[in-house]
Amino acid sequence: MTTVLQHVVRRSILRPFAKSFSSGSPLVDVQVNDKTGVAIVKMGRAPVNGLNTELLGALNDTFDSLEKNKATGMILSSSIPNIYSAGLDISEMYNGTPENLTKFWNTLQSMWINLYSTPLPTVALINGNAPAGGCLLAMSCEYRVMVGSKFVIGLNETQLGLFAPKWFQDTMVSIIGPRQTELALTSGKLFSAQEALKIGLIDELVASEEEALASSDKFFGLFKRIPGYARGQTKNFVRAEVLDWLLKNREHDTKVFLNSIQLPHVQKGLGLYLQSLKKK
Ligand SMILES: CCCCC/C=C\CCC/C=C/CC(=O)SCCNC(=O)CCNC(=O)[C@H](O)C(C)(C)COP(=O)(O)OP(=O)(O)OC[C@H]1O[C@@H](n2cnc3c(N)ncnc32)[C@H](O)[C@@H]1OP(=O)(O)O
Repeated sequence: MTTVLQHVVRRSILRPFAKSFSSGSPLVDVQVNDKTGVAIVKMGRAPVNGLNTELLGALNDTFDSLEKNKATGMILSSSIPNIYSAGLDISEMYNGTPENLTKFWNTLQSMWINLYSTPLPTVALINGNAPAGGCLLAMSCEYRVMVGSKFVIGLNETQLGLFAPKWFQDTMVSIIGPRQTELALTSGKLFSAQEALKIGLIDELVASEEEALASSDKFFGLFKRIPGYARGQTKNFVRAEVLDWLLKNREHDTKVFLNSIQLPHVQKGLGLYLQSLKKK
């Protein structure tokens, strides 16, 4: 039997995400809670939320609009069952022209800078697998809640013959420390939900999206009495070192990406990996 309290809690979690807010893209759905001002942003690029230039651009525009429209917080999630994001769309990196590769990388950099530095409180509601770029999205939020214990998360780039760029690595270091990051990245480890919880890569593991929304509410509740400016500046200072590296080294980072990704053996490896995914 449902108690009155359970009913009230359930209603308060489910009902308020009613007001839709156009992201301007069919790939990103945004619902704003008209009572709290918290936005739930859901990626919806079938089949696996591969982060291509279009999705990255749409996310970037969404983050900008939410800030401009004074949202009070953001939950970043997915509308695709069992997938948070499969990471960077490998077909964008395979056989791309230098112009397209540059545009792709610059859009990724801008999206990350915006997400990582937003003054909004951010929660990753990880309702599916989150390898590589998917893990980066989640790590760039302030709080991570995974729904269900069957998913994996991590930076597996070395398994593809790639390496995670310095700012991906630094983002992970800031969460689980250099020792665990080195172990994880050199082996391309994808953590199970339990392992991720144990190591602190996720903050909570819950059984349902309802519970994840309740956890998010609780997280946002921490800032109810904290002036936004003080909160935002504090977040800035904590994140400054990781962020400043990319801000100061964007061109260099783009050159490293372009030079490395176009190497014949790297392209060959990407082609084989894509084929292996398609054969499954
Ligand atoms: C010398 C070194 C040079 C280094 C250069 C410097 C920097 C380079 C930047 C490096 C950074 C990379 C970060 C990344 O994000 S790379 C992407 C890594 N991602 C993965 O490894 C995930 C791969 N995907 C999966 O593991 C699974 O798809 C899944 C996410 C667990 C979902 O599984 P499932 O539901 O079973 O779906 P399928 O596997 O059947 O996939 C459906 C469909 O989607 C295609 N696909 C999957 N992932 C990707 C992807 N990342 N990009 C593009 N396409 C993808 C898959 O091929 C299927 O396609 P078809 O429907 O056509 O068969």
